[in-house]
Parts: sequence; structure tokens; C-alpha cells
Amino acid sequence: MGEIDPAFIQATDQRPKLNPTNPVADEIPIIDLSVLSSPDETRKVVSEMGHACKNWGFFQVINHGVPLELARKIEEVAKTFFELPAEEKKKVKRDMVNALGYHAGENTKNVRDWKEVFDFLVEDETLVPASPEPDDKELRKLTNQWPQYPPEFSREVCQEYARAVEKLAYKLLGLIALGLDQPENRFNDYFKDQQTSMVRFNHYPPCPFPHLALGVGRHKDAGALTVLAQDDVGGLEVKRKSDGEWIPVTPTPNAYIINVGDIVQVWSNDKFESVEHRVVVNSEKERFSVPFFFFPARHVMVKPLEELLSDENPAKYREYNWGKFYATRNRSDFKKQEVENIQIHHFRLPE
Ligand SMILES: O=C(O)CCC(=O)C(=O)O
Ligand SMILES: [Fe+2]
Repeated sequence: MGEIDPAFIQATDQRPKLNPTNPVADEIPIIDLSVLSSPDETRKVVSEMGHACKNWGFFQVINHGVPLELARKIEEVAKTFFELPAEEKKKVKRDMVNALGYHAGENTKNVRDWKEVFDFLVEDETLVPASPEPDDKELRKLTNQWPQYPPEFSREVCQEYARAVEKLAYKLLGLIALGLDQPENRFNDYFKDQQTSMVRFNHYPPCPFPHLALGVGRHKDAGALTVLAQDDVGGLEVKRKSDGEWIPVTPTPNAYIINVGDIVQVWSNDKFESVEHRVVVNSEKERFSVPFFFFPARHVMVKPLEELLSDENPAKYREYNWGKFYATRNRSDFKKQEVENIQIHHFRLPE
């Protein structure tokens, strides 16, 4: 079996229970979006989604409108990419200047993830702050990097897929807005004029040390929401709010897993919660997943919605700039940092 590189070893209290003695029923709600044409049904969906966002921070959607054929094609494109020889993948490697492309050694909470990734922006050539420093006004252009080879790697399929999940993400964000008693388009402007959203291909190779390492360590997603496709292998676990147990999200064919990100948590002033999740790996099977991270434009100042605030519900966060938050995250993903990554709780106001 050989030795594991210590960079991958999780602290004892973070290691997964691989064979839970009490297998849990799958409790993450599944919501059917096929009924949205009728106002009564829409109200029902809004309410189901509101409950899920409050109690789980996670749900799955079926009949979501993303063409199945396209979802299948994107999975093929992702697989094709990761099958390339390492030197080909390295030709589109992400670096200190450009955060897009291939990356094999991401750290989550300063432990290395057992995975490799490929990232691309929904809107190519998006501007973001050049540095996390608050006074530095310089901007930097992020540019997609596409492999030249093989011919089956289709940039067109990637772009078409990004547009299709983006459409679903807007739909879901509208339903979340309705769940906060706001107009359906309440959040849309934050994504106009250079949203920083991206699609990621995740590949988790089989791991001989699944009891020591994780595919992705526990974390919360920083954006507004995430629309995740997973294959049939399984491995994603969500921290159940009621008791802190790690609950596996059983793959549901043709469903998307949706989770509330930190930004929706702040907008909703904690009504909806961004919940920790992680990915467990296994010694036999590789696993693929494709998250779409719905990120606003760099200039957006994130803060609780004024419309929700009152004497009884005062703002729980001071505002922060999304672009600077993003720049800080991208820097700290890169190098093992001695300090904790930037988090929304750093902006929390005292009660
Ligand atoms: O692969 C998965 O199921 C989830 C990955 C994830 O949480 C992420 O990339 O943020
Ligand atoms: Fe995540």
C-alpha cells in the first residue's frame, strides 16, 4: 500500500467513519421542479425549499430543466480531460496570476484534498481585484484556459452546459427570494455585469487511505448557491444541523444537489444557512462531480437585505466586498497558510 504523504492526513477528529454502524436514511429533501407552471404549486415548492434551506442548507432537485443529454456530455468531457497525461493537464495549470484551469493540490483547511480539479468561468475574461489588500484598487483579468487536446474535449459543450446550469441557478435564486418574501428577481442584478461564477470538474481518484484522507475537507461554499452534479459513486456528506452528524447524500439519478452558500446566509440574515459538507473517498472507485458555483460580480457589497431588518431582526453581519473576499480565498487556496481562511463569521456583528 505504501506510505501516505502526510499532507493528506486529516486530524483525528476530522477522519471519516467509513462503515457507520447505523446507516442513516437519506433525509435531504428532494424537490420536484416540474410543477412550477401553476401558482399554487409554485407556492408549495417555495415553502419546501424554504424549509430545506433552513433545516438542512441542502436539497436535491429533479425535473430541473437542464437537458439530460447535455449533463451526460459534460460528464464525458470531464472524464476525457482527467484521462490526459499529467504533462498535458499541466499545460493548463492554474497559477498565482490565473486561478482558472487545472489544479491537483488544493488545500481545504490546510490539509490537502485527495482530488484534482479543472475550473472555468461562465463569463470568460472577468475582472477581479488583483489582491486582497483593501486599498489596492488594481484589477486583474481572469481568463479561461482550454486544453488543445484531445479533440473530444469540447469547449462548446462546457459553455453550453454553463449557460444551462446558470439558468437553473437563477430559477432557484428566484424561488429563494420568494421564500424570503421578496420579489423573484430581487438578487438578479448582483450577477449582471461580470458575475464571477464558475464550473468545476472534480475528480477523486481511488484512495488507498480512505480512513485518513478526504476528497474535500469540511467546508462551506462561499458563493450564493451551488448546483452540483454527482455520479453514482457517492461520497458527499452533509453536516446535519440537528445533531452535527455527517449524513451521506445518496446519488439520485438525474438530480442536482443544491446548497445554500455563505452569501445567501448573509442576505437572509441567517434565516437560511450555509452548511458544512465534505467528500469521503474510497479505495476502489474513482468519482466525478461537477459543481457550478453561482458567484456575484466583484463590485457587489454583501450584506443582510434591508427589507428583512427590524428592531427584532437587526443585521447580523457588516457588509463585505465580494471581489476582495474572492481574492483572499484564491490566495489562501494556493499556499498552506498558517491562519484560518477568510469566512463570513469574520464579518459577524456582536449581538
Ligand atoms: O464533489 C462533491 O460532491 C462536492 C464538492 C464540493 O463540495 C466543492 O467542490 O465545493
Ligand atoms: Fe462545496
